[in-house]
Amino acid sequence: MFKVMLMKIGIIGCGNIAHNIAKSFQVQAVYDVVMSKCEDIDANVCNNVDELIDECDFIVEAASPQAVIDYAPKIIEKGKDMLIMSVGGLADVKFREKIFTLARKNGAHIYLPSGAIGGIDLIKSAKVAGLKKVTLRSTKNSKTLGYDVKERTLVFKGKASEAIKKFPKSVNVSVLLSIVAGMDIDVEVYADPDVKENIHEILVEGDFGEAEIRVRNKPSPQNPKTSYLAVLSPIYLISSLNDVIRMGV
Ligand SMILES: NC(=O)C1=CN([C@@H]2O[C@H](COP(=O)(O)OP(=O)(O)OC[C@H]3O[C@@H](n4cnc5c(N)ncnc54)[C@H](O)[C@@H]3O)[C@@H](O)[C@H]2O)C=CC1
Ligand SMILES: O=C([O-])CC(=O)C(=O)O
Repeated sequence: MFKVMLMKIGIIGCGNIAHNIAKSFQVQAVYDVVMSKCEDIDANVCNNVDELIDECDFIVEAASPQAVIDYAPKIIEKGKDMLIMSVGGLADVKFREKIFTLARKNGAHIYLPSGAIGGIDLIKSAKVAGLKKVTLRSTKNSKTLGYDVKERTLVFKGKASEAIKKFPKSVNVSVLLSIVAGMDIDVEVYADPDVKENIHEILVEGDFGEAEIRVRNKPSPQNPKTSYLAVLSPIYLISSLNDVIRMGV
């Protein structure tokens, strides 16, 4: 357990990520559409999101892209800080701009963790000189993705804004990359019956040169769709909120 922070943390969605965050931090309140999912977390169980917003000042979304669409406006309108795991909920540019504008107006902070990937720092620096192309190539076990295939198969090729509609629980990282890069990035999704890991390859081209970042993630034991790194990322982010020293960009 990290040292108790002064802020009151609330979590929306009491699955894999939430349970791991609750092992690391004192949590004030939780909410899940399936109330029984909250039972073994030591926190007040709310009947709805409004109760949770009133009780907490730092709200973690660990539910689904739709939950971001449904709840983010009222969280940000109340000036509460929000950590968003389901970044795919921000795929629509108009909605995203609305949320970011609300945050600026109401003094709320929005945190989008690196989740299951690396290289966000590199893309931010590279963007200063100009980016030409960013591609995400994701490979997951075919059963995890819902496919019955005999060999590695390309099941999606297109833009991130379309990929997230097809795989709302599997390519949130593509929308994060799009937001950071400032372009609707190219995405390829492969279903592979022989692979156990969630593999993300990020290819970046720009005036800085070229980068290839390959992350071979272990799935989280409680939810193979979600990489273990995506569980660790928000835990690190929350633990570093009050840091005085910044490392990386
Ligand atoms: N940014 C990233 O790198 C990653 C993001 N994610 C996102 O994080 C989410 C959570 O991941 P896990 O904890 O592994 O999933 P999980 O499936 O273990 O838990 C999700 C929980 O949210 C609840 N839920 C769903 N919709 C809800 C709603 N509208 N309101 C309240 N509760 C709701 C479900 O009942 C479930 O208990 C994923 O669905 C995905 O959207 C997941 C992996 C990586
Ligand atoms: O955990 C992962 O490998 C990535 C993921 O599910 C997502 O971005 O939605």
